[in-house]
Amino acid sequence: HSSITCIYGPPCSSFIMGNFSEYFLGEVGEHEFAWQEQYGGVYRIKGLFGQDRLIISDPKALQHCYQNNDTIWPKPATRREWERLILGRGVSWAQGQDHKRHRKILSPAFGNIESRGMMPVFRKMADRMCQHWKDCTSHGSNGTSAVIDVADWISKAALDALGEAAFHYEFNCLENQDNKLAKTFSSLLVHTFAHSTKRRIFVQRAISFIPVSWLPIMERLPLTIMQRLREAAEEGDRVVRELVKKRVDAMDAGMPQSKRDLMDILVQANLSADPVSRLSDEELSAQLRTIMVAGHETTGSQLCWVLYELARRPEAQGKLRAEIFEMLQRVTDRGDKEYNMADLDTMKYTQAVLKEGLRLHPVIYVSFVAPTKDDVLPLSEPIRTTDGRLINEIPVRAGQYVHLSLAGYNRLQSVWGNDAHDFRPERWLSGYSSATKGTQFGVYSNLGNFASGDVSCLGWRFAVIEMQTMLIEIFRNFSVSMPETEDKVIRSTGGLMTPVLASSPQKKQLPLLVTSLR
Ligand code: HEM
Repeated sequence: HSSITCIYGPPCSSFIMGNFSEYFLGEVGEHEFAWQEQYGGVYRIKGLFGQDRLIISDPKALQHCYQNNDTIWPKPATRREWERLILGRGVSWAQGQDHKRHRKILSPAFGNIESRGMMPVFRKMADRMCQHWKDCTSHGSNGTSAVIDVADWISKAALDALGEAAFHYEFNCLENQDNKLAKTFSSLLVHTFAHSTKRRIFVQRAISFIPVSWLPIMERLPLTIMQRLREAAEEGDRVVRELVKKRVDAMDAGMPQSKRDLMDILVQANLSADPVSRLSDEELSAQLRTIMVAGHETTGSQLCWVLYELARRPEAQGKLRAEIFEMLQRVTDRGDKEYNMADLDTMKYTQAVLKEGLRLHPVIYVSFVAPTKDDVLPLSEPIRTTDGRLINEIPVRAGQYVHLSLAGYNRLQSVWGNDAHDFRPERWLSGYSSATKGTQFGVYSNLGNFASGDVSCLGWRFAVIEMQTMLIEIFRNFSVSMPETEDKVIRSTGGLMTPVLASSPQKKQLPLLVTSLR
C-alpha cells in the first residue's frame, strides 16, 4: 500500500511494464524531461507490476536523501548486491560505520593538493592520445581529417592516466590495442546493463523482486551477464595483485612512502594491525577495482559529452581555442615550457564549457534508493496533489522505491532558468549566483553529477582537472565536428550514460570528424 498515490504522474498503459518502457527505452531523459516539465521536481511513475516509484529532482528532497544516506536512505539491498558483483566489497558497497571506515582510509588521497598534483600525468596522457589522433588524421583521405571513435581513445587515455596517477602503474592501453584490462573494463557497464530492448528492461528490473539471498545463487548460473562480471572481477583481481606486489617490493627496497598516496595508503591499511584503519585482502582488492571502474569510464564518458556538444558548435570551439592559445602564449612569455594548475584556474570559458557539458549530460544520471523507515521528504517548491492540496513535504513509507534523478535536477527550470535544456556556457560566466537559486546541491558548482553527502564522489577533483587538461590538449591540436551520417548519438540508459549510436545502443561510441590544426 503506497502513501504517494496522491502525487501526480504520467498515465500508464501496461500493468506489467508500468512506465518503464518509456523511462528506460530510447535515451536518458527522452520522456523524463517532458514529465518533469509537466509535473515538476517530484512525480510518480509506475514500475513493473503496478509498483509506485517516486521520481525526485527537487534539490531539497535530493539533499535530504543524500544527507541521510547512512541512516534512513541507504542503497537498497539488490543494488548493493550488484555493486558487490561489479566492484567487490569496497567503499561503494560498504554501508554505515563500515562505509565511514572505508572513506576515512581513502579520503587523504583525493584532497585538493593531491588531485592538483596529478595534472602533469593527465597532460602527458592527453598528449599521447593526441599523437595517436594525429596518426589517424594524417592517414585520412585529405591528410588532415578522419572520423575517429573518440570514446574508445578517451576511455583508454583515462585508464592509462588513472593507472599512473593513482596506482603508479603503466597500463599502456593507448599503445596496446589488445590490452585485456582495457577490453574488460572499458565498456563493462554499458555492455552489461544497456536497456536496449523491452525484454532486457524487464529482466533487469524484475531482479529487484528476487529475494537478495537468491542473488549469490544466480551469480553461479551460466548467464552471459554473470560470466562477464566474473571475468571482470578475475581480471581486476589479477591486476590488483600485480599492483600491490609492485608497491610492496618498492617499499621493501626502501622507497619513501606518503600518507597521501593512494597505493601507499591502501597497502599500509592492509598491513595495519588496528581494526579501525585496516583493510582486509578482499577489501583492498575491491577498493582498487572500485577506483578502476569509478575513475575511468565515468571521466571518459563525461568528457565525450562535452566533445559532443562542442562538435556541434564551431563558435564555442573558437572561443575555447582562443582562451587556450592565450594561456599558452602567457606560459611562453614567462619562459615556461608547460602550463601549470594556476594557469588552468584562469581559464573561465574552458571551465564554463566543461560545467555546461556536465550539466546537460550527467553520466551517473540516477540513483535508486529506498528508506528503511517511514520518512518525510521536504520540498523546495510546493506541489499540488491529485486531491487538490498544496504540500511542502511528502510522507514516504519505508521501502518505497525512489529515483534520485541527477539528470532531471541538472535541467530543472526552477534552478537553471527557462533555457535549462540549452548548452549555454555563458550562464557560468555571468556569475554563479545568477545561474542557480534555492537549495545548494552537490560537491561541484551546484551540479548533480558527483552526487552529494556521505556517498558523494571521492574523485571529483581528480576528474575535473583531468577533463580540463584533456580539453586543452585536444583543442590546441584539433577541431571536431559531427560526421555526415544519419545515425543519431543518444544517451545510453545502461549502468552509465555513455554516448551510443541509436542503431547499436549496446556499444559505447562517439564517432567524430577530427581535423588536425597543423
Ligand atoms: C566525471 C567523472 C565522475 C563522475 C561523474 C562521478 C560520479 C560519481 C557519483 C555520482 C558517485 C556516487 C554514486 C552513488 O550514488 O553511490 C560517485 C562515487 C564514487 N566515485 Fe566518482 N565520479 C567520477 C570520477 C571519479 C574518479 C576519477 C574517481 C577516482 C579516481 C572516482 C571515485 C569514486 C568513488 C571511490 C566513489 C564511491 C564513494 C562512496 O561510495 O563513498 N570517481 N562518483
